[in-house]
Amino acid sequence: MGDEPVNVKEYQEMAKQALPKMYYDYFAGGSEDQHTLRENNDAFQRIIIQPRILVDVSKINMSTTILGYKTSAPIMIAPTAMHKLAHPGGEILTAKAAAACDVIMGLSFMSTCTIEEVASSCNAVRFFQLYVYKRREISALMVKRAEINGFKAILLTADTPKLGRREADIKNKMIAPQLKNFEGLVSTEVDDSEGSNLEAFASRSLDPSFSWKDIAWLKSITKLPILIKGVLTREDAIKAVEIGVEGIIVSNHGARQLDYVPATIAVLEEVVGAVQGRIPVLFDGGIRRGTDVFKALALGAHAVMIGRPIVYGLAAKGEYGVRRVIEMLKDELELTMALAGCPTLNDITRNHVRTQMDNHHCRL
Ligand SMILES: Cc1cc2nc3c(=O)[nH]c(=O)nc-3n(C[C@H](O)[C@H](O)[C@H](O)COP(=O)(O)O)c2cc1C
Ligand SMILES: CCCCC(=O)C(=O)O
Repeated sequence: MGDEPVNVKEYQEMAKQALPKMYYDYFAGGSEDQHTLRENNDAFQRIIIQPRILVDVSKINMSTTILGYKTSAPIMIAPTAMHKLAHPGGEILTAKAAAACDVIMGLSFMSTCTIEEVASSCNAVRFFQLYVYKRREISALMVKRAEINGFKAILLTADTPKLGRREADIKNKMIAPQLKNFEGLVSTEVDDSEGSNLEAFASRSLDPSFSWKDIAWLKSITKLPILIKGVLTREDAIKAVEIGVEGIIVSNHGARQLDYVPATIAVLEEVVGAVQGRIPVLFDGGIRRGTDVFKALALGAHAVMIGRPIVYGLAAKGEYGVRRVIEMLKDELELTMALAGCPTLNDITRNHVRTQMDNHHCRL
């Protein structure tokens, strides 16, 4: 069977073969010039690992907790929208793969399976990603439903007051399906022959006035811990700590929002430095290898989230594909830890990587 991918990148190729162009472009694409999309990957390649030798690595332990919830590895599924466009089984299959691999799943506010369907499909630990709509009562209702259905945290996406300009979707006249979660509440079907229907829907629905002061509103409607997703600067990291959320996620939305923002791995250390261990810092953007996970951990991330590769696994091979993507990343991380002389996650330190900043100070 020559078609069994040996790494995550090969799943992208399989997904491309499997999907209609409109959907593949939606999943794979970034915004405008896609500068940040390339940077999210390229910046990882500029970081070098500095291994230690002659360490007993006969046992490698990757397990940890995120907000107190056990996970087999510091790897989570990032919330990505509309999994039924990748596979008819949708987010239910993704959740089952998360449960099988014992990792935590982020469910998108824009999921195609309902909150209840995903919750009842398996016992994966799940966090719920939130967008705030102009009709705020709809967002509040979704938070309530997530809470009732056993989701453990809210991931508040803060980098999307408006949708980034994704030119492939505009050209393809990307069609967003009706989302069952919102049935009877809001139509996600927009008849806009001019361009991306998702963009048209987003500009009608998302509340661009939502700001720091409104975090108090979110806290008032839920007891769940809140993580702010989309932090890219020291300033915003400090604000997040001060406002009293339980965590932050360094993310540029997979380079789908503002183009020419830095690669997330390039700002991780700055954010971690500002937070000073007061709350956990999660990370996403461009992780395609176990070595990438290792680099993010060395630069201070508590755990990482995986976006597109999960969708590619789903598109190529359904639940099995998602499982394989997670397993491959876990296996690669385990091997990286062994070869770098780090039997536990705590053994991974800043000195295990060298960035271009470090090179700048190097005299050679
Ligand atoms: C197809 C797609 C859909 C996404 N949908 C959402 C979403 O609904 N909510 C959200 O907060 N982030 C969304 N994201 C961003 C991811 O949560 C994550 O930040 C990003 O994909 C990480 O980068 P990676 O794809 O390089 O791993 C989406 C990303 C992609 C690729
Ligand atoms: C209205 C948001 C659409 C989903 C999303 O976040 C994405 O496509 O990146």
